[in-house]
Amino acid sequence: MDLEKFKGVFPALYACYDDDGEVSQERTRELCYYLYKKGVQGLYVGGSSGECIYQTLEERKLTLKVVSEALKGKLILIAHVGAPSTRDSIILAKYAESLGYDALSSIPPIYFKLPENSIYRYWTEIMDSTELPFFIYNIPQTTGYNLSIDLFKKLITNKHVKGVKNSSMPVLDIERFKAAVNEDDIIVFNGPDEQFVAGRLMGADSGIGGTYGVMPELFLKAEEFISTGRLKEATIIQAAINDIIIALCSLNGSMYSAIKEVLKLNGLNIGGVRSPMDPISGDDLEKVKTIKTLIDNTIDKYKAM
Ligand SMILES: CC(=O)N[C@@H]([C@@H](O)[C@H](O)[C@H](O)CO)[C@@H](O)CC(=O)C(=O)O
Repeated sequence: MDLEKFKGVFPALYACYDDDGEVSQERTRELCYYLYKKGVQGLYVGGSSGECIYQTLEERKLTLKVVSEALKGKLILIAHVGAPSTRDSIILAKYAESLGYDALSSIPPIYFKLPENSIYRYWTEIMDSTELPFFIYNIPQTTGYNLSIDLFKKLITNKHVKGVKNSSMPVLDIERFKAAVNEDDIIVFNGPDEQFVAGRLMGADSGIGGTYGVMPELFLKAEEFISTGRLKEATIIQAAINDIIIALCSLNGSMYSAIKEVLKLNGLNIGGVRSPMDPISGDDLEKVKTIKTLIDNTIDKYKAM
């Protein structure tokens, strides 16, 4: 299978709501076109940034449908289908396949701390339910399970597994997943945006990230610096990106509330976040303006480089 199409910058799509907090088809489409015009390679739909954990099956299906109608054939689309039960994950996987998604991905089982044999069976049953390639989503800080090399080696023998979306913090994990197989046979996506450059240098082929959507220009530029060997510039732009991420995470509310407020200031209203995540309020709304200015100035600074 040609894995080239999975290389590049893949924003994790944000959940888009109307003013009543319901999933908005119109706003989802607007966000899709906004990111498409920025020149990203693809989208990761319905993951953490898609607030999958706060949405019903029907809402998640609706988002999958709207995104594929807007961008199928234009961008590479990866559907995150992980859900609390294997049954629901398979429903989403089959639905994504019917919509023409390019690949699937899933977190491990959540809530109960299950043994690796159950985690193996969960992922295997999802990936065997369709003909699509599958990327394991390793995000121990939210799921409590860190993909072991042993389980990875077992999973990779399944023809559907084409790599890992790795959001664990040690970049060493990226190198270890690559070293466990023939490195050209899999794609590893870097997950922590604060380490995009480090992840790429340790062997990640691509990136999927929750902050790409609010500053795609900067991640595309970082990718350009890496792929053209301009490593000094790559580390400098990573530091500038990190200043922005730290600012986005410093407000009372969630990082996603802050991102959505910045996008609003950019003229793109995709609504708020779902409770229990808090909206941005009070003095923090002023701080969002400062963050927007920081993002704009950083984009301007690196545009011409
Ligand atoms: C723990 C976490 O949420 N990690 C994010 C990062 O992109 C993260 O938002 C970023 O590094 C800022 O901390 C992604 O890996 C999540 C992601 O891609 C998704 O939305 O599925």
